[in-house]
Amino acid sequence: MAAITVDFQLCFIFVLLWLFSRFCLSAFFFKKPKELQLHNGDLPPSPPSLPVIGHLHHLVSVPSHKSFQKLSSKYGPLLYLRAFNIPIVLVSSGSMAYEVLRIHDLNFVTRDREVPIMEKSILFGSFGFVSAPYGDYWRFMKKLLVTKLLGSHSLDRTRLDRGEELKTFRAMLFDKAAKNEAVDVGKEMMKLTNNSICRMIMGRKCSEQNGEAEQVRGLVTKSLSLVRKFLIASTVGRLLKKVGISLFEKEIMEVSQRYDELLEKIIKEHEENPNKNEDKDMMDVLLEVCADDNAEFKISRNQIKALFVELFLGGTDTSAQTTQWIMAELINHPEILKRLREEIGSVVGKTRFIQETDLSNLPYLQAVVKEGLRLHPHSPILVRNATEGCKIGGSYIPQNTTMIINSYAVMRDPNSWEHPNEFQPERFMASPSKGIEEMREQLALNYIPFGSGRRGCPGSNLGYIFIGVAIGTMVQCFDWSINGDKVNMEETGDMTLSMAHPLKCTPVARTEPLASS
Ligand code: HEM
Repeated sequence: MAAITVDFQLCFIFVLLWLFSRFCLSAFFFKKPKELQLHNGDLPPSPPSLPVIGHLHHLVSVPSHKSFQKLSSKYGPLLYLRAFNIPIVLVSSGSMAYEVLRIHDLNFVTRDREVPIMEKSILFGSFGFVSAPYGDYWRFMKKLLVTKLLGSHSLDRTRLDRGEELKTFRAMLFDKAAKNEAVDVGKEMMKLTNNSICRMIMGRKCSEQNGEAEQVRGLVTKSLSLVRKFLIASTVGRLLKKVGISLFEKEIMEVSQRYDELLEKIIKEHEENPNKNEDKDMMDVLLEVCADDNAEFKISRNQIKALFVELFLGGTDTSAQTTQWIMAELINHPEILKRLREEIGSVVGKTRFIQETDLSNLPYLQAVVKEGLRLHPHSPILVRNATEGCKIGGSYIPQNTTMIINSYAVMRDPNSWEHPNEFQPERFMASPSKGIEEMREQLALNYIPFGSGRRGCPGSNLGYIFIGVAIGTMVQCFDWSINGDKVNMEETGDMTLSMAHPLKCTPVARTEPLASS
């Protein structure tokens, strides 16, 4: 049957129809799976539910991390929920998250047991690394990512490229200061992270000058606006697809097509001028593997393209949003900004600009970044799937249960953090009363802005670098003024956490233009 593509209003009607049909079906045929009947008494506690739909109303309320946080603070850190008869377990404390992500890591290493709904799409499709089940492909790509792009050796190798982009970022800030113009911090950070990642993965063939980095940026912004639609399509859309109706397929495939064309062009340029030298970029490496019949794993052109799209998505907005949150916190806490500036002044001095290699000598800056990530995690919800039934916190988790780990609630849990809603970077500084070991233990358990375990973020070091140098530069070189007394810290977003009122602030140059480094 030919697929029909529908718009959002129509989709809403279909969703209602689908819910109604599920209601009728469930009312007559609803049965607990055998495994659930067997372990009924061992399941985690369950909050009161509605007939038939179970806890669906909690699962669809927005923003989900907040409504889940409310639920867990009332009923406990490990909760059994169901949407109709689909089992879901909500995890909201550090110790429970530790069991899932570390102790039983292998059992929860896959995100989604279903094949992505738009299989052929480069964006959100089945060629991706992020949605890949734990298996040979995922392991092979992870090794490549760590050894060729995101591990410390590779990051050292590409430092100069990022340094160039930081210089452009700093020049833009000085220019805005000279013109007394406000900076849209999120937007400018997107430029910095996106251009840096483009240079790191596609090297010589992708730059701001020939417009490719800008095209990527436009596509990333468009893709982020499609995440929610994709999630709807992945859930209710599966059933509608069976009767030939495709939710949002046209929109997603259009963006996929544009990524495809852009990346195909860059791949062709790489193939026509293969780099035989030592300084191969990620694209060179992947194309070599793709052409090598004896490679440990045979990857396809579409898999290369999908990985790049995921790196653009995973590596740019994450750091850009976090930097915006941290800058907003610093403007609202002038005493913390002052202490940070003093640290930078004493370590970096007044004759040169801060750079990546300074970060390891700036513990207070590191603490500021960590505290920003704790309070404002870009991805407040982590999702995993139970490959097999197992015990967590003494309760039984049935096979194929979807695990929702609320990292937002874990990192604001009053049982683990003092004054959990306050911005207090000092909590991440070692002190005589709290040694490095104790802090390490607390971080392993309760601090998960990058997830954790095998499936944790492989780009965390790069994320810390992007945010650290950007915040360091903004604090070292400028004072900041805003409209009004305080930055409005209202949150928006569902699967990602953004500022409802994007930060716009005006820089006032405070240092003489320093050395030209
Ligand atoms: C502040 C910056 C960043 C934050 C907050 C962040 C956060 C996350 C989170 C929460 C996850 C899911 C982890 C889990 O399920 O346990 C993740 C996964 C991932 N991130 Fe990041 N990330 C950041 C930067 C980056 C960068 C710079 C890159 C690469 C350029 C990157 C690439 C990835 C990839 C490829 C995955 C999927 C890993 C897998 O499925 O095995 N991230 N990130």
